[in-house]
Amino acid sequence: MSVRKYKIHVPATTANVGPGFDVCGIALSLSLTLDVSIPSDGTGDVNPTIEYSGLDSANVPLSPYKNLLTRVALYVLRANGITAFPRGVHIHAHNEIPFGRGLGSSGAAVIAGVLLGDLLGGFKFPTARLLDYALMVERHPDNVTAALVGGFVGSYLRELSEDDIKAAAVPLAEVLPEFPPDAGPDWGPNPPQAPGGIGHYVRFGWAPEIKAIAVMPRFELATAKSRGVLPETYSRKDMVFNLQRLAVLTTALARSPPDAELIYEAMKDRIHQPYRVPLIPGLQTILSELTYTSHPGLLGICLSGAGPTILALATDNFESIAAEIVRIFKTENIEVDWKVLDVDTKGSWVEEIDA
Ligand SMILES: Nc1ncnc2c1ncn2[C@@H]1O[C@H](COP(=O)(O)OP(=O)(O)OP(=O)(O)O)[C@@H](O)[C@H]1O
Ligand SMILES: N[C@@H](CCO)C(=O)O
Repeated sequence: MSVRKYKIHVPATTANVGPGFDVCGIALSLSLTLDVSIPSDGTGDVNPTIEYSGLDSANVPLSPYKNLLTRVALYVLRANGITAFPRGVHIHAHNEIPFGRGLGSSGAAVIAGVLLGDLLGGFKFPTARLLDYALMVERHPDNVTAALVGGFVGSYLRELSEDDIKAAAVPLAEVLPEFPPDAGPDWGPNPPQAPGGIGHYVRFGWAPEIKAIAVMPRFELATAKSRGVLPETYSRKDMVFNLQRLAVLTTALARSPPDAELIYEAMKDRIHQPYRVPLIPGLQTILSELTYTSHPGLLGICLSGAGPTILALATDNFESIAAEIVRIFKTENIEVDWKVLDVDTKGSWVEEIDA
């Protein structure tokens, strides 16, 4: 039996980068990779088989109707009139991105699922269309855009026409329905098609000497919970505070050599971090005690995505910066892991593997 084999590679991401709440994302050098095999002769099980290795894989559902990767892939297929997976598909997912830590694990899974659906359906969608499908699932663009295109990215959601607003506002439950235990091919109605051109982005420059220190507490904080503590409205003062910093930050991080004083202040935020402090013991102390003067080499420090990971951008002294963050978390009895990561400039890719 001949089998076509593919590799799908998606990077981790950090979102917000201080003042850019729901706007900015950076792709980082951890990844989710899928090895996908598809029999050419259309034989095999009607349902894909899934296996995992790597981080946090013990409790991932392996039913293709429960697993996030395959549910997203099935959404892309069904939105385009294909009601079932091709027969005999096998997926091996290898994960380096810790779940629920603010390093874009769900965004990576959504992008991997969209690329999987595109591959299985043979659609060959352009990047902008892949992003539409991802945005129908994860409705803030920062993680998924950076994971798809790589680098340091800013994105916005287009103001949609009335019909498109309706289409884009369908409940997530219709995009990714709760498949019943006995679900199989042809279950349920087809989901809504994604409106075109929902998300738009630009890639900023990045000074090559800047690396990302990720200090990852060993507890999960669901993004939904961390968004749940944010207010609906903000004062003009706080909005202006963030806008001023964001405008400076996007260019400052591209300048070589980086200006630590400029970047440190430009990475401050008043829109999400202050509200998330109660969910992440030690966050307030970390944000106020580590500065570019107390720790030479440090450029700026913020919460990574929805937390609880701390992101420190730095050019030097990575170990001593990480050690201080580790120490502060320890005073709160929080164990952590830490890594120095590079910025991934390639983004997601799919490659056919020679048999
Ligand atoms: N590779 C994967 N396969 C299947 N499910 C996954 C995968 N990666 C993440 N998930 C699901 O997404 C959940 C984590 O999503 P969540 O949005 O809470 O955190 P995150 O994406 O890691 O953080 P953030 O969005 O702040 O960067 C996991 O608990 C799991 O249910
Ligand atoms: N911008 C998002 C990123 C997390 O996915 C947030 O901070 O909630």
